[in-house]
Amino acid sequence: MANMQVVGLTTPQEVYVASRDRKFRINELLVIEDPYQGNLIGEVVESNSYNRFIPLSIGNGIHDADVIESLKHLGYSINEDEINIAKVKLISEANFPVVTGCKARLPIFDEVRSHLLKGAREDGLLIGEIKNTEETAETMEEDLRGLCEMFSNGKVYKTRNVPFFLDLRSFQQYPHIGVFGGSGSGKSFGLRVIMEEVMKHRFPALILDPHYEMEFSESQENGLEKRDFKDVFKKFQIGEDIGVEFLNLSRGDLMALLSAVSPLTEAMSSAVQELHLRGDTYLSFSNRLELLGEALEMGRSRIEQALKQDMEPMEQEKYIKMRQLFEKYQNTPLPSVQGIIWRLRRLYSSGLFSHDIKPVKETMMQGKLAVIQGPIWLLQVFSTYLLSNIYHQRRDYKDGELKGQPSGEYFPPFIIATDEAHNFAPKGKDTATKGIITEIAQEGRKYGVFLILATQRPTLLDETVTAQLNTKIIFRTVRASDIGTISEETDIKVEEARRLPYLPSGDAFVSSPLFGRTVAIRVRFPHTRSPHTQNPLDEIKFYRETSEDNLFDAIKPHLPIYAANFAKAVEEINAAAGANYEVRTLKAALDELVAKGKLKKQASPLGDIFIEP
Ligand SMILES: Nc1ncnc2c1ncn2[C@@H]1O[C@H](COP(=O)(O)OP(=O)(O)OP(=O)(O)O)[C@@H](O)[C@H]1O
Repeated sequence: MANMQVVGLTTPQEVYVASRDRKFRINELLVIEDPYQGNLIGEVVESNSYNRFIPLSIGNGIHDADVIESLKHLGYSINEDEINIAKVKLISEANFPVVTGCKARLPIFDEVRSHLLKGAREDGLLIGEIKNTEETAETMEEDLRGLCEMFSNGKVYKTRNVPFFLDLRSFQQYPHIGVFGGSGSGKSFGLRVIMEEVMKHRFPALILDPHYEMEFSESQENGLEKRDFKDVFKKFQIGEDIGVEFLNLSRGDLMALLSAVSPLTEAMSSAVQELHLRGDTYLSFSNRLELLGEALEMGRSRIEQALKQDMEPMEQEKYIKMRQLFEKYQNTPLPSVQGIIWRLRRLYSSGLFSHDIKPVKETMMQGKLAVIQGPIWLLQVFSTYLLSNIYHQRRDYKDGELKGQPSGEYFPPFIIATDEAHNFAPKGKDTATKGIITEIAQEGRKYGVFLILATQRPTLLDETVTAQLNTKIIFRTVRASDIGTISEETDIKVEEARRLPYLPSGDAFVSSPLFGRTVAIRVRFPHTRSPHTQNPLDEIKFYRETSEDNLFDAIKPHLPIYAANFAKAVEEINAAAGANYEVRTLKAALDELVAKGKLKKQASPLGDIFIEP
C-alpha cells in the first residue's frame, strides 16, 4: 500500500497529504489516522505532482515553507524524489488540527459507506458512478459491483467504481432536483438516465419535452445490456393526442391559456371576465366574441339600419343578437375583443380544444412516464392547465384523506420533469406556468409531487424555485454568471467551482443535503438514445442511398430505357416509386446511377439507352 503522510501546517478542516509513490486523484476519499482523534475521513480537493524539474510551490504559497520543511523531516529528498501532494478537506470538521506526520491511506468501503451510499439500494435511482473510487470499490460487497454501464473514449464498459444512487425515498424530505449544465455538457443524457430510472421504479411521471428528444424506444447501439421501456412510457403531441376541454376551463384557466399565447392587457382581462360565461363551449364563447367584434365595428346606428332591411330570418337573428351584445358590452374596447379573438383562434388552430388530458392521466395512473411534446409556447399553455389540474387533484385527494373525508378521485404521487426550465419559471418575468411551478416547488413535498428541472441557464431560473431545488446535479458550466449562481445555491467547494468550466461531458457534481457535501460523479451510459443522435452526415447518406435503391427498383422493369420513350417511362416510374420525377430530373438521376456503376448507358442513333450493367 502506498505510503502517505500528512505534511505542513494543518487545521481542523484541511490538511496536505504527501506521497512519493502514488498520485492523488481529485475527489478520492482518504482516511487520516490521527493518533489522538482517531480516523478522520477527508476528500482530495486538489492534487499536484512535483519533481526536481518543477519547483515546489503549492496553492498560493502560504504553506510552501512549512510543507517543504516537514517533507524534509519525513525523509523526502526534495531535489530527487517525485512528490505528490494533495489538499484534503475533512468531511466532518475535526476537534483539533490534525497531527502533522500522521499516516493517511485509502479507505476500505465500509469505512466510507455512509458517505457514498444513502438509502436502500432498491429505492435508489442509479445515476452513475462516484468518480475515483476504484480502489475503495474493490472492498465493496459483490452485489454493488458493476451495476451500470459507462461510456468513455468511445468504449462502453461496466463501472469499476462505487455506484451513485439518488434515494427516491428521501424525496419526501428533499423533494426537488435541479439539473444544470451548458450545451453539450451531458445534461440531456443525465435527464434521460434519471427518467429511465424513474420508469424502472414505475413511479408515475410526466416530462415536458420541447426538443422532441425524450423517446425511449430505441436502445443505444453499443450498449451491453438492452432494456426495453416501450411499455412504460407514452408520447403525446399537444393538439394531436391531447388537449384541454374548453367546457371544463375555469375563467382563470382560460385567462392563463390566452395569456400564454401573448400577455393580456388589463382591458382584455376584464373583457374575458365579462364575456366568458359558465357553461361556455369553445363555439359559444368564440361566437359571442366574433359577433361582439362585428357589432362594435358597425356601431349602434348601422345595426339598427340593417335591422330595418328585408332579410332572411337567420340574418335577422344575427343582427338582433349583435344589438343585444352591443347594448350589454358597448364599453368593451374593440381592440381588446380583437386581441382575445386572435389569441383564441391561435389556440384553436393548434388543435388544443379538440382533445383532453385523460390519456395523460391514465398513463400516469398506470405508473408510466407521459412524454408531452409540442412547441415551447404551446407546451407552456398546455402544461399550465395540465399541471394545475393533476396537482390540484392530487392535493385535494390528499387533503381530504388527512381530514378523514376522502374527496375526489385518487391520483398518485408523481414527478414532473422538464428541460429548458427557465422558460417555464423565468426570473423576473411572469409566465403562465410560473405560478403552478412555484406552488409545487413550495408545497409539492407534502403531496408527494416532485420537480426535476433542467436548464442551461440557472441564473435565468426564478429564485424562489431555485431555492427549493434541494438536490442539484451540475454539469460543465462555462458562463461566469451561472457559476456564480451555482456557487451561491449549493455547497460546491471553491476548488470544484473552479473546475466547472472544464468538466468532461457526462461528469457532474451532485450537491445534496442528503450527502452533506458535493459528490463528484460520472453519469452512466443511458440504455436508450434520443432520436436525434444520428449524425446529419449519416442521415444525408442514408437518405441518398435509400432513394437510389428505390429508384433502381422502380426502373428495373422498364429497362432498357430509350431516350425516345422517356416521357412514358417517367410516369410509370413515378407511380411505382411514389416519386415526382420530370424527364430532366429522371435523366439526371439515371446518370448518377450510371456513375455509381448500377446502370450502363449506351449511345445509339436514337439517343442514349440505359441498360442493366
Ligand atoms: N454520461 C455520459 N457518458 C458518456 N458520454 C456522455 C455522457 N453525457 C454526455 N456524453 C457525451 O456528450 C454529448 C453531449 O451530451 P448531451 O446531449 O447530454 O449534452 P447537453 O448538455 O444536453 O447539450 P444540449 O443542451 O446542447 O443538448 C453526448 O452526445 C455524448 O457523446
